[in-house]
Amino acid sequence: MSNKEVEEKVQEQKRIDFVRKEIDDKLNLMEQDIHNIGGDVGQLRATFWEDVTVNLDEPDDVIETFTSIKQQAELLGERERTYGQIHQQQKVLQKLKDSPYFGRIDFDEEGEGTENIYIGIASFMDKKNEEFYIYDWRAPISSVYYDYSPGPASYQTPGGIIDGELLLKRQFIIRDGKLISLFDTGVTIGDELLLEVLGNNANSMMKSIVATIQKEQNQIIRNEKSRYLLVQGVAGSGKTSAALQRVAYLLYKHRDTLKSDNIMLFSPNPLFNSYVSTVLPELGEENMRQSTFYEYLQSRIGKYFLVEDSFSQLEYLLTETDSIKKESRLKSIQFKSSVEFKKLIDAYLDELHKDGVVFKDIVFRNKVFISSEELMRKFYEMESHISIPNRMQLLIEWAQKEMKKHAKAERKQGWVDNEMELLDKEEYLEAFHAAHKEEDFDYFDQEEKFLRKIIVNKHFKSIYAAIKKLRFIDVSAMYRGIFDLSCPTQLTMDEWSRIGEQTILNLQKRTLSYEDGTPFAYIKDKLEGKKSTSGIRQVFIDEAQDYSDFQINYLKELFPYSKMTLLGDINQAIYAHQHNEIVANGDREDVESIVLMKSYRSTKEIVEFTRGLAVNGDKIEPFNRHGEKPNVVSVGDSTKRINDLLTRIENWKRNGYKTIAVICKTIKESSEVYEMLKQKLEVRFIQKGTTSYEKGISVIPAYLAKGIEFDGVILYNASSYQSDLEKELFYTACTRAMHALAMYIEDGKWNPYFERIKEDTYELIEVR
Ligand SMILES: Nc1ncnc2c1ncn2[C@@H]1O[C@H](COP(=O)(O)OP(=O)(O)OP(=O)(O)O)[C@@H](O)[C@H]1O
Repeated sequence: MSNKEVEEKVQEQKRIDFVRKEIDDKLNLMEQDIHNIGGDVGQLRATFWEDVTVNLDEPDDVIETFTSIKQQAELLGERERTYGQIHQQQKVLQKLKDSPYFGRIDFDEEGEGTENIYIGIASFMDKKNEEFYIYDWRAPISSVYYDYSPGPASYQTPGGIIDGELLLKRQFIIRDGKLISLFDTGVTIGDELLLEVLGNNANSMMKSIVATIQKEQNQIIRNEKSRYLLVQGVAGSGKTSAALQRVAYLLYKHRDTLKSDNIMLFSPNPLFNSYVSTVLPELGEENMRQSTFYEYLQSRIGKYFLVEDSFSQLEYLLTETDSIKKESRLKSIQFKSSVEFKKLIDAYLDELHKDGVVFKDIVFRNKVFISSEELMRKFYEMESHISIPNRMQLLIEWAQKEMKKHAKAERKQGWVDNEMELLDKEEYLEAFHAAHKEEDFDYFDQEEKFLRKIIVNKHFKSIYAAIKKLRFIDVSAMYRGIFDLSCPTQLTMDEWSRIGEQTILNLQKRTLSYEDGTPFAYIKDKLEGKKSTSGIRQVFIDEAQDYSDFQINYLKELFPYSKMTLLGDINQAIYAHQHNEIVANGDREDVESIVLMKSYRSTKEIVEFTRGLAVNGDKIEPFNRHGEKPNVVSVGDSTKRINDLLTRIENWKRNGYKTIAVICKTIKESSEVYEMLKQKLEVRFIQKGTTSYEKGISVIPAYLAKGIEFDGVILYNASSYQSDLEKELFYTACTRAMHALAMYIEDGKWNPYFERIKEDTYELIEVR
């Protein structure tokens, strides 16, 4: 290190010490505030009822009481919110104290002179709120740090573009207030720093990339032009990372109007939720809402039908040996996932305005109280211009009134006599008090009257609830009805009738296959009225290539006022339906597309190996980080394979690898391998219900490894991937590896994709 560099380091450390001291002062002040507010909150809670006037004698008193409680609750709420905010700020300051900033730019603004801008995860100002000691990475000026190398530079502010010259771009690694290293960077954001970050071993949690965001990723993070932002990025190009940074950016930019609760991320599997869960808190933000599409679908369809999940659908296709059955299911999946099927349903729904809605009888104790015909008659008596969901609401009101009449009549029935004997003490007491309130002195009669009412009401409660939830609509019958329509042009008569038969069989068993889930939910929504997912303004869809056209269109209708960010990689499309229209051709006018070709996850050697499997693979740019060539191990039998695998894992562990995955093709294979390995090693079995990802050795089916990464990856049997459908699965599995990749093939049994992989990109090892 030169003298100048040493001097620079000393100066920077001095500034760090100074800023830390300021942070400490601020934290001390906050401590005092939090103490005071905490005291207020405690006091308000303790004396809540003393400070409100409760008087329920007269209607005016009730109103006064209500107002008094409301005021007191608002005061308490406001204090609690302030308390929460200060607490949150404290957490952010604690993080800043540990590592106040990661970057510095010296920006010479035209006509304004040079300013030294230090960039960290949040802003921090001097005591008078005049000078920024630290700029938030999301502030307009911070984009210069991500977008430019030294030279002319500009950035966008709400008031227009600011031009100037970037004189210096510096990066820091600061831990616990100590400056560990400092790099002055050139063309891209510190290849050196990036190399260091990427070379680390995988954690069980995704990391924030805030200090090393690349220019093209920054475009994704700050883009707000179009309603749909489509990111097509190769494996490991930072799609998920950029998406999470984007969430943090949007929360900052629209902090007065957008909260984490207004953002929804659709993730590929339950494991992924926990994998990404620490990124936003690391940046001082709260996590957005998260769900898999399947979970979302099931919540909309309700418990009445069991929907097959996407993984079971895939498992079926991977394991079915009867080719006729498999072919027929494939046809069904492809048709039911298409826009054509949605159009067919829309036409069918249109017809329902005039005729064809099917209802269920409203029944109690095997007696039909309101028949399906009556419901239908009432429904079609309403003006035809009223929408179907509005007519359903009117039908609820009517049906509830009718049921109230029936309830009254029911009180005289014999079954009520029997139930009276079984009433418990409280119910008797309730009836007793109610009877004694009446002016009538025939208490005994009154008591019995009330008891009967109580009993009937108790039983009818669930009927009223079911009516309110529109359980009297026979969605299943109407879904079935679609398959009575004439054969769509895309299918043969034979195919159409086979699809219909299978669907009806499932409906009878109250199950829906995955491909039926979306159309079924769509019809249900159209009949019942959309239960809008309240307040969602930004939707993120990760692994968007795995969504069918129908699903994407359904999501667009579900979130009509939201912007959407879709992140996908067509090379990892593992499901059987065709690519959705947005991902397949993002060149529509309301779609802005960004393509990421640089891969950061894997070593150069691994990218060289996998690029042959990808469309336009020759265009993938690996990051210049090196490791061993992938090992392809040809084994004679399974004992040899297990022995080699154990040695390999041992070596990797010795190398310091913290996360190692043995990836299998199916769940059955995974389970067998897990049973074998658990005798010899500490190993985890990741299944579709697994919700957390931990360090160590995991056995996992390929489709569940989507979106996550491991230091080392072993494909247990690369020979088993054979069909066209399985190529993407094979590619997905291989691209999970950060530092090392190995795979076994059964003695000379290559899979067909090796024809595309260059021989000099892997090392072939024979184990006999
Ligand atoms: N700018 C960056 N700085 C540091 N690390 C990065 C950067 N971009 C990506 N990475 C790292 O590269 C790896 C892959 O990133 P990520 O999972 O976001 O990619 P992806 O495109 O979603 O991958 P895939 O589609 O294959 O699941 C992660 O370890 C991430 O931390």
